[in-house]
Amino acid sequence: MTGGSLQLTGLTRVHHAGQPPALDDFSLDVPAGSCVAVLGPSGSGKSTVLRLTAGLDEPTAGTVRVDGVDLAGVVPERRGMAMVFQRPLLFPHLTVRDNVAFADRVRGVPRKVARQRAEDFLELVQLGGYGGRPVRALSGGQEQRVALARALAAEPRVLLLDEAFSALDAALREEMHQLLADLRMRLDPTILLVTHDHAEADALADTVAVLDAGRLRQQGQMRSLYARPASLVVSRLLGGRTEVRGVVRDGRHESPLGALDLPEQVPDGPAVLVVRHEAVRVTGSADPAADVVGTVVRARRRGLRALVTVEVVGAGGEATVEAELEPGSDAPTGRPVGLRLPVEARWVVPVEGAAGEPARPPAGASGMRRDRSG
Ligand SMILES: Nc1ncnc2c1ncn2[C@@H]1O[C@H](COP(=O)(O)OP(=O)(O)OP(=O)(O)O)[C@@H](O)[C@H]1O
Repeated sequence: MTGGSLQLTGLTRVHHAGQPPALDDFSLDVPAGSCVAVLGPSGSGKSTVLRLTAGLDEPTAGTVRVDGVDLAGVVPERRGMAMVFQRPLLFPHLTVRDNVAFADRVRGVPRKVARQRAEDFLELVQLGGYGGRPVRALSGGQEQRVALARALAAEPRVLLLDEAFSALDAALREEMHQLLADLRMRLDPTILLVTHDHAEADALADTVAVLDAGRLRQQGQMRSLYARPASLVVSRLLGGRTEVRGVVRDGRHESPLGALDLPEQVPDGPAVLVVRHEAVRVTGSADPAADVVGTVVRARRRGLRALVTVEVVGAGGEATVEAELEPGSDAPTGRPVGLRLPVEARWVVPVEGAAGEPARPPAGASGMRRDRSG
């Protein structure tokens, strides 16, 4: 059932004249068979994207196209889309099977055929044998599988997932992520999903569009967003923890951490250095390869790993750097440590996090510099 292509162009929604738009000139391509995530904090406009796409709300401006066809004026049930919400919204008086068969029955498919198809989709979501049960008897995770089976049974050109796994606990969420990955391999659906969880976007999507205050801030593969956020807003949304204010001069960021070479040429001026905590290596304070030396001021455990906050006192003040330790290693509060900050892991963004502002000249405008500095 390969899905269709979805193209959102200049989508804008103003609820009340004179107020900022809930969504402002939002454009996004979701190629056939791909999964694109819209990642944003609460109130950023994620649901608005889905509501406009599904036809549940009218755009103030802009278009929604599926396979090149403009859907303006097309009612939700004729858009070839199916949506899964955070709550499964199953019909409580129907069995699991009849919930899944519902769309077929409405389309006039004979009961027997619809039920057989429903069983097939229940197999796909690993609920074979559950068809005759009342939905009341299901767990939250199973209910969400039924909701997914019901959406897939409608054979949508585009599947919309609205925080579909957010209400599940971590283990179930991971199971659903695995299930969705399997379904993508087998059915090749086109998926547009929204989430506030960067780990979920990372687990599920081919590309991610970061939304904040109704505007698209950055789009790309998660790996490149982690490594090269365009603004503080994006860095924070992706769980970035280290932000060191300073000034760029001659390709180096100067701050209490010292003058650190950057991986790309960046214009001179005030800028915030961001470094992923996973990329920082914590060593001994006498490590000759350490870029900076500081003191652990806070340590906490995250599963097998520990996360430490290291305070560095340098020229012009102090700064803190967050670092994740190697599994099994330990760095208690008060310990002096060295930090290696690989050049490729350093990145700078504009000081105000003025989202939307280019952080640097267009890619390719300058050569990469790979030399290390202390
Ligand atoms: N019907 C409406 N009337 C007025 N304002 C609205 C309406 N729907 C949404 N908004 C506003 O538009 C903005 C975007 O809302 P939206 O629900 O799309 O955000 P969201 O990112 O999905 O948030 P959440 O994750 O909390 O659901 C918010 O400021 C919200 O208050």
